[in-house]
Amino acid sequence: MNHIEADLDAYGCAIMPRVLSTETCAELRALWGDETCFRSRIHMARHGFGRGEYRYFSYPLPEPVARLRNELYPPLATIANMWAERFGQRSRFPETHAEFLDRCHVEGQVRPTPLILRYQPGDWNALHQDVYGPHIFPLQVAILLSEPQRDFAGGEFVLTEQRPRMQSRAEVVPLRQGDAVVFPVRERPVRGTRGDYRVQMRHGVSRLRSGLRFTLGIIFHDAP
Ligand SMILES: O=C(O)CCC(=O)C(=O)O
Ligand SMILES: [Fe+2]
Repeated sequence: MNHIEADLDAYGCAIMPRVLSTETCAELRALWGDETCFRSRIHMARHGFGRGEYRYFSYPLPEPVARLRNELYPPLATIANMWAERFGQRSRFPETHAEFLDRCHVEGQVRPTPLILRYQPGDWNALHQDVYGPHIFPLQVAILLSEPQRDFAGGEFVLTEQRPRMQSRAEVVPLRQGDAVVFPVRERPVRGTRGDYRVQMRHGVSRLRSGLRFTLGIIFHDAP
């Protein structure tokens, strides 16, 4: 996790190669048509979010999604706690995802947030932040379920950072099928000459030129 922390510090994102096998990527893509898996579907254009569709899983999550959410959480919580300290926050994140979810649930954030997104030619995802309520876990993960160049063209994962009194910087994250990108939900600390300051982050997806692109999004806080 050290390189993840270092990359997050320098660029705001880190790649974890091959967190899902080709077979599991195909299994998850195939869930798209299964009505029983999802609690809601969002047509992005209707909300001004871009163009394309995403579907939030219902509980219980499919096994690979539940496993990833549980396994990715503890090392990311270590980073989240270092950030909390750098931000001067008093509260800390618990060691396990189950404990963190309990905190969300007692506050009424009970609806699952892991989702699958599907992009067709011309679709795109506007720059945004996945904040759903007061309880926020500051890092999230997206996993590409399709293979660039073979399954689709265009559709690049884009991150932007906004530093105080500076112009925005964009980063395009080169992902292959099964790769995960770790990135801040809303902000990250950056070391300056007078201590840490907050950098605002947004993520989105550039226009799909051709083909079909699926992503699995893992957000650690639940939604109200
Ligand atoms: O499709 C993508 O790569 C972006 C997904 C996204 O916005 C998310 O996982 O929160
Ligand atoms: Fe998102």
